[in-house]
Formats: sequence, C-alpha cells, structure tokens
Amino acid sequence: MSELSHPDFLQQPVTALRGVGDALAEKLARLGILRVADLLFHLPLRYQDRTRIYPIADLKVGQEVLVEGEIISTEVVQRGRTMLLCHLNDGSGILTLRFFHFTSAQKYSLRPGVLLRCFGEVRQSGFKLEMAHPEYHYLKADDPEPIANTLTPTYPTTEGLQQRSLRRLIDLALEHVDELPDLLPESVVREHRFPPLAHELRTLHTPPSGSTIEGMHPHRLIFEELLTHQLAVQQARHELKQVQAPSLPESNHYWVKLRRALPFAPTDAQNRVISEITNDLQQAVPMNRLVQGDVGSGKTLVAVAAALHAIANGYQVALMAPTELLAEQHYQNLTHWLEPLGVETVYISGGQTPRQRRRKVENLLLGIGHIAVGTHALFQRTVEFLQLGLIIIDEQHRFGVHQRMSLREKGKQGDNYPHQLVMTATPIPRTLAMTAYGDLDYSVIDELPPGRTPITTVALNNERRDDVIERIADACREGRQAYWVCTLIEESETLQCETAEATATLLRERLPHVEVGLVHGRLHGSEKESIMRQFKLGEIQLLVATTVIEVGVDVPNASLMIIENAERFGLSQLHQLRGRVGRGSTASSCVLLYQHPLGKTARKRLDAMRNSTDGFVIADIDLELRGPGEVLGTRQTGDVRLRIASLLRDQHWLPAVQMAAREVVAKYPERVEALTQRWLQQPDGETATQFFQS
Ligand SMILES: Nc1ncnc2c1ncn2[C@@H]1O[C@H](COP(=O)(O)OP(=O)(O)OP(=O)(O)O)[C@@H](O)[C@H]1O
Repeated sequence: MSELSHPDFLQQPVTALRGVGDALAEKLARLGILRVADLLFHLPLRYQDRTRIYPIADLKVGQEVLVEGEIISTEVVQRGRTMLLCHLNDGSGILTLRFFHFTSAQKYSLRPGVLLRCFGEVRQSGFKLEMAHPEYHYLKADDPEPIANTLTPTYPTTEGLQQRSLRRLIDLALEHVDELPDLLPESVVREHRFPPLAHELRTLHTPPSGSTIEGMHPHRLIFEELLTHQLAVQQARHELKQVQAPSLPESNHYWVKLRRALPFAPTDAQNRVISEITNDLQQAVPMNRLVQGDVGSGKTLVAVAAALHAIANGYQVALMAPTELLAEQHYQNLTHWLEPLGVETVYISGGQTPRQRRRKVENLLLGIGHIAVGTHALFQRTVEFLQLGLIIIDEQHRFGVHQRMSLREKGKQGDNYPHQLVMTATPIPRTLAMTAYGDLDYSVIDELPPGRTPITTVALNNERRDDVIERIADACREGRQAYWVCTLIEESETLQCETAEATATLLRERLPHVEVGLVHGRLHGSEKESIMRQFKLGEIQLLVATTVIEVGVDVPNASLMIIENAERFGLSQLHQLRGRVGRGSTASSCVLLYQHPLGKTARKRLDAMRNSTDGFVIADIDLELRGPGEVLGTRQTGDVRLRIASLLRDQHWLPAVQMAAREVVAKYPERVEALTQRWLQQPDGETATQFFQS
C-alpha cells in the first residue's frame, strides 16, 4: 500500500516510511520518535542562520556562522593528542579551523590555496578565534555556490543519526501534516488567534524565506502541551482518590536507632518534613508527596527516614535516581547508614549482567532485600518485590506526571498501590509548584544544616584561565579537591565529550602534580562509578566533567568549582552545579568563567549568582530574567518534563489552559486520549526540544 493511500498513516510506526528499517527505527526511538506523527512534533533544537556570509573580522565568540575564505596554511600539532589546524583567510582576518580527528585524505585536501565555506561555532582560543570541527565544503573560485535563503533547523539527534536523514524523514512526514486532527477547542483557537496546527508545524520545520530566528515561536503547540499536562495532573489526582494503599501505623524503631548513630542531629526542617511524611504513611490512601529542598539541604536523610518507616512496618522500598551515578552514590550512603541496622540495600543497575542481577532480584522477591536502589532499571519487568510499600523518586524534573502514574501502576499489589515520595532540589515558587505538580502534596526543607561556610562566587573573564589554574594547584596542594565543569551547549554529545577530553589533557599538562580524572556521559556506567569512587576517596584531586555531575553528587571534601562558559547556563543549572561544593566545613568557592563580551541578561545571571546562594531567591530572579524568546540553549531545570513548553516561561498561559482543560473534559472527552498520545507517550530519555524550552 502506498503511503498516501493509508488512512491513518501518521499513526503508523516510523518503519512505514520509505527507507526506515529496524536499525534506523531504533535510533529514532531513542529520540522518542516511534510513529510517523512523532516526527512532526520533533521540533528544532535551534535554527542556524546560513543566509549570509560573515567577514572573519566581525566574528564574535559564541556565534554560529557561515564564513568563506582561502586556506593559507595547514599544520599538524601535538598537544596531548594530534590535531589538524587550518588557517583560513577571507581578506578581513584569519580564522583557525581545528580538527581533533582527521584522516590523511582530509589532511591532504585541506591544503593551502583551497577555497572553503565553513559553518560552525566561533570559539576563543588564546587570543585568536577558531572553529572546532566546522562543517565545510570546497568552493570553486569561478563558480560560487549559492547560499541558503532561509533559516536551517537543527534537530536534537542521537549517535549515528545525521541531521540530513532526520530532515528527510521530517519532510516525508510533513507531506501528511494536514491529516493531523486539531485537538484544541474551536473557542480557544479563536480567542488566542492560534494559526492552524499544520501551518504552525510547517513554519517551524521549514521556515519560509525571510523568517527570523526571533519570529520562530510555537505558541499553539505550547498551549497544547500545557493543556495535556494539565489534563494529566487532574486525572492523576482524581484517580488517586479512588484507590487504597497499605496503612503503616507501626513506629519507626529503625529511625530512632539511626538518629542515635548519626554524627549530626537532623535540622528542624528535616524533622518537620519527616513527620509530614510519617503522617501520610499512616493513612490507607497512597501518599503522593513532593519534597523540595535546596541543594545540600539534606534530602537524602529525609528519604531514608521515610524508607525506614515503611521497612519497620514490614514493607519494601524502591529508591529511584535519575542517573547511574546518583544511584550508585545513594547505594553507598544507604549501605553505610543502614547495614548496621540490619537493613539490606540492593543495587540494581542497567549495566549488570543477568547473572549478577539474578541474586539481587531474588532477594527482593524473597523479601530479604529491603530497599532497592537504581535508575528506572528498577521498574523493568524482571524486578519484582515481595511487598513494595513505598517508591521514592529522587530528582523529580526528569520524570513527568505520566511516568509517575505508570510507576505507581507497576508497583501495585492486589488492590494496594504503593506510597510515593518525590524529592527535588529545584526550588520553584509554591504557586507554580501547585500547577506543575498539582497531583502532589508539597513539603519544603527550608533550612540548611548548620556549620556550612557560605560559598564565595566570582565571575572571571576566560582570559584569566591561567590564574584559575594556579588556584587549583594551590587548593590541591592544601589537600582540597576541585571540579572543572566544561560544556559546549551542543546537540552532539560526542563533541561535548571531546571538549571535556581536550580540557582534561590540557589541565594534566599544566598541573603535572595533580591527579586529574575525567567523567562524561559516554563512559560506561562502571567506568563512571570507578572514577567517582576515586574522587570520593581523594585519589583524584581534580575532576573534569560535563554536566553529568549536575545533580546530587556529594563529595564534601571538594571545595572549588570551576564552571566554563558559565554565561550559557540557566540560573538554576548554575545553582545546581555550584551546589556540588560547600558541602563540608571548609570554605568553598565557585569560579564562573565567561567569554567576553557578556550579554545583558548573562551579566545579570552571573551577578545573581555572585550575590546569592539561596536557591529560592535565585529561582525568583531566574523568573524575572527570562524574557520571552530568550535563548539559553539549555534544558531548564525547574520544569516537569515537557517537550517544548516551559512552566516558568509560559506561566502566563496557565489560567487559560486551566479553562481549556475544563472545556475539553466537559465537551470533548474523547480528545483527552488523543492529546495524551500526542504529547505524553514518550519513552524515557532526554527529548526536550531545547530551543523552545528556554
Ligand atoms: N542535619 C544535618 N546536619 C549536618 N549534615 C547533614 C544533615 N543532613 C544531611 N547532612 C549532610 O549534608 C550533605 C548533603 O546532604 P544530601 O546529599 O542529602 O543533600 P541534598 O539535599 O540531597 O542535596 P543535593 O540536592 O545537592 O544533592 C551530606 O553529606 C549529608 O550527610
């Protein structure tokens, strides 16, 4: 059957498209693209402006631009690793092109005299400008290539999937865009003057000529997504009222023992939140509570107290972390605290072999294991509990309301649903929390443990890197440890990891007496764990990392944090990163390295970081600073998992969204399912379309 004649073509699996086999389908699935329709909702990460060629003399750091020129010299250099450098001259100035990997054919063809057109991001390298791994193609002097006359979308992608292939598939899906049903009530479309759905999607994927980056805005899609989220929250709340959970009335003798053994006393805020949780657990309806606490406020201890309450009542607990790194860390902490109490912690990791896992899984099924710690590997079919009473989800923002519901479903035993506790370090204003997590009750740990010395924060121009490196040398000499977070805000994880590798190489050279370690997203779980363990033990003194360490990592001896390209991060992410230090009693500092010149908002963000260490204050400033259309280019913490909408940025829509939700339920109940399918049924993984999220 041809594509066109199929009535429900958009609902077909992607393999229905020409040229999509199982291997490609698997890659697409990693991006959350399962059906043809999902391609239409896979929105650009950002747009590249390839509509004009920039003179090299006018380039600014951070720009993504097209340049054209002649190669005047090419060299192979050895800086820890072999690199190819080409120098491109366009008459106005000279730009270096840097290749970390290259073939001998490339070395030959990128030779002096060759004319190139390159597209890439401009970066600072010493006093010069460069592009690392630009896209390039050869030009002929007498036959200049035309340049694009419109914006080019760049899509979030995954290893081994080229932009070009994605674009081709999206184009195929666009041929059917008119078949998508409009799911918004007519009255809403009219009132807000939304364009037809197909029109908005076409514009976003294939901007008409003359479009500007600022003009790209998916208003209608944002509204739809917020509406879907709202419907899901309402439904979750409604469903919860209908079901039951085990009531856990016994007193928590384990906690009494642990508290005596702890080297510190819980803060008043921790005690208050623990008693709120205990009260919930004694009821015969499922607890569904969100605990917010600033970085370092001691959420883990609260989670442990809750877990012990369930265990003291004869139930098991699942503690789910967003990354293997954090799961491992929780496992270590829990074992340390709970083993002496005779409470058995079991670590379930995606990386374990079936044989390693079998014993652990058996223990859970037999009830010998009391707490299972892991990532969402915990909720695979093979893991079963004898009596699961409580699910704890750490770092909320990676899980959406839908995933919370499906977890609860999986933990169901007989008529009983497990209790659920959600922990998040992202302070968001209470009113917003009520909308974002409307299906949850809400507690705040609004106090830090005593004895912490405040973190000093400074912002430094990248040119002062050498001073910073000196500072690391000093800190390490005094027995302290440091983080160096380097990032490129890139759709390509490969490039991110390469940058981290290059930085680690450079720092090793510059700091020969310092033990430097490197973690990034592409290392295997066990490699990451082993490096983190060495860092924890002090065997590694300086840890170079990508943002994998953003959430939760706890190494109290680390007291110096360097964040590169700090101007590109959102405030909440900076706050999270900085929160990795200041966790012990030594005075800590955080250095925000930025590329000159700083934009106005970026400057305000860095100022906010210098002036406050309070997550709630920072969240407020974040809100103020986020003007519509401002591109941060990073995933925004503080949001539940939405693909394009941002609860913070788009909160002005919320009253209208709530009204629309009521209208849909009353007049078009059949659309709820279709909206859910369109927006919420995503597999796990990062699918946020960052451009529109910012
Ligand atoms: N009441 C307390 N007094 C002193 N230290 C505490 C107290 N509670 C927890 N801690 C310690 O403070 C550190 C931070 O705690 P924890 O890792 O639970 O923070 P968190 O709230 O999860 O922070 P983050 O969100 O940054 O991960 C840990 O080393 C923990 O042992």
